[in-house]
Amino acid sequence: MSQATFLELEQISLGYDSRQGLRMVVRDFSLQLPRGQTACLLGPSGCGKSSILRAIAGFEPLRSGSIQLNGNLLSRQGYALAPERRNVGMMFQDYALFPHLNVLHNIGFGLGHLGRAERQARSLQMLELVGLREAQHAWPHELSGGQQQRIALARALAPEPALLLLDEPFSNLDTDLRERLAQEVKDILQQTGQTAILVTHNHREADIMGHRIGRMQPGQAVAWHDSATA
Ligand SMILES: Nc1ncnc2c1ncn2[C@@H]1O[C@H](COP(=O)(O)OP(=O)(O)OP(=O)(O)O)[C@@H](O)[C@H]1O
Repeated sequence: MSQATFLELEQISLGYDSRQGLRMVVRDFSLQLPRGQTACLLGPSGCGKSSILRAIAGFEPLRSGSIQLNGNLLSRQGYALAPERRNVGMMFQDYALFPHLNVLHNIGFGLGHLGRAERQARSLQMLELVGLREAQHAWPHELSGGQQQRIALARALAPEPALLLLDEPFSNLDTDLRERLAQEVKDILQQTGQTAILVTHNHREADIMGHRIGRMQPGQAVAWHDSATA
């Protein structure tokens, strides 16, 4: 039975202007993802994975095609909804926590629309979710790499984004930890019903986290298949 599509990328193409003219890096890329599922994009360096995430976040214009999320048009050629209006969260490989804010304030950073008490309650709830409640007053530099990535995840999830983009979030961690963390993050996304896209070079990570896995090769159409494990 086919489930309703929540995120739809329909034949998107992306390119960069260079001195030689427009250089296309992604051609006719499509994805349909139901709510609550994770799609993993696997492929060699330079095939355009991060460019696709940036286009979904609203930082790259589409040369053709369209992006829709929950029935709303985010982008098509000549139109792009502003990034802050997309309800899309992001998490990257460099932990990107604010060094001058403690853990609780890092998580609450994107919750400026809430009152102080609500912001604190929501931040604590997120800390609980990632299993680090005891670290609420710590500074980022006092935490391990894995802990910092858990906090980055808590921060990305706190505003309840419709879609979470994960760009190689485990690649600075050693092999053991990255697989454990991938499993943990998958459980958290499942628990919260979060829809997500993960970009990775790592097949194990994709197998652990992806409901759908897309293999990309430069110049070739993406090959999607459903994961046997997720
Ligand atoms: N701002 C930019 N201006 C010009 N070219 C760019 C820009 N960003 C990316 N590119 C080029 O687009 C291509 C795709 O880059 P992208 O970062 O999307 O690939 P990727 O698959 O995510 O690679 P990696 O796995 O190394 O992160 C590369 O050839 C890159 O050099």
